[in-house]
Amino acid sequence: MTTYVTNTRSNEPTIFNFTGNKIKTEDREIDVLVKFEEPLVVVLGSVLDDEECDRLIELSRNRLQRSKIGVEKIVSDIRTSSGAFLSDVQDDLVSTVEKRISSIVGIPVEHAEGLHILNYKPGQEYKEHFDYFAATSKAASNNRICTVVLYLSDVEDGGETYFPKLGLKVYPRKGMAVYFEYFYNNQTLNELTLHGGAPVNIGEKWIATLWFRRKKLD
Ligand SMILES: O=C(O)CCC(=O)C(=O)O
Ligand SMILES: [Fe+2]
Repeated sequence: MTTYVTNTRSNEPTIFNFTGNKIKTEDREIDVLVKFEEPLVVVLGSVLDDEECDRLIELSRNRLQRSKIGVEKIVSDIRTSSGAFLSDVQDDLVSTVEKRISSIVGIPVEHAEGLHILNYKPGQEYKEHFDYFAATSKAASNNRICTVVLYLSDVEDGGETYFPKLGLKVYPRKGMAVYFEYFYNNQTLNELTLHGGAPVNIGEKWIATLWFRRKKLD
């Protein structure tokens, strides 16, 4: 007997809108490499150059702390990496990168949480999760609507960003990024953005994440 996958596609409008295979920002031309339409997942190339990646890593090295999750900021097995927010770092590169990302996706930078750096050593991972806050949480009044994960390093083996409900894996490549959004009216589409960072097997993984909120942050 043949079984059919239920079609959840609804062609809702997306936040990130572009045509063609290039996106021009003030200071760079970005390549569109992969587009999965609903929920929208886009893989972008040439977002950062090597020097920018290296410098973001250097800026965060001595700020890294074992990652905490949720509003209660608890250390958990869900995320075993180390992380740092770069919001208090006075460096032009941080604002240049935040502005570039915001111009790529077309959302004012005031909606973004500061760049968040994560470092995964072999065996470390970020188990599958949603980036948006549960409807019952306080933070949901200005919830996250989309995510950009920037890869600051290659990973020799492992460390892919995976979307288990989409059967999709994105392998880290220095300077590239993956965008995905979860601001659909159809909650089923939002739930399809479940994702995680697979354990690093060999090498080290560095990423910078930028999350956008529905409304401006103070
Ligand atoms: O490490 C990854 O590839 C995913 C990171 C992630 O899900 C996040 O920062 O919210
Ligand atoms: Fe995430």
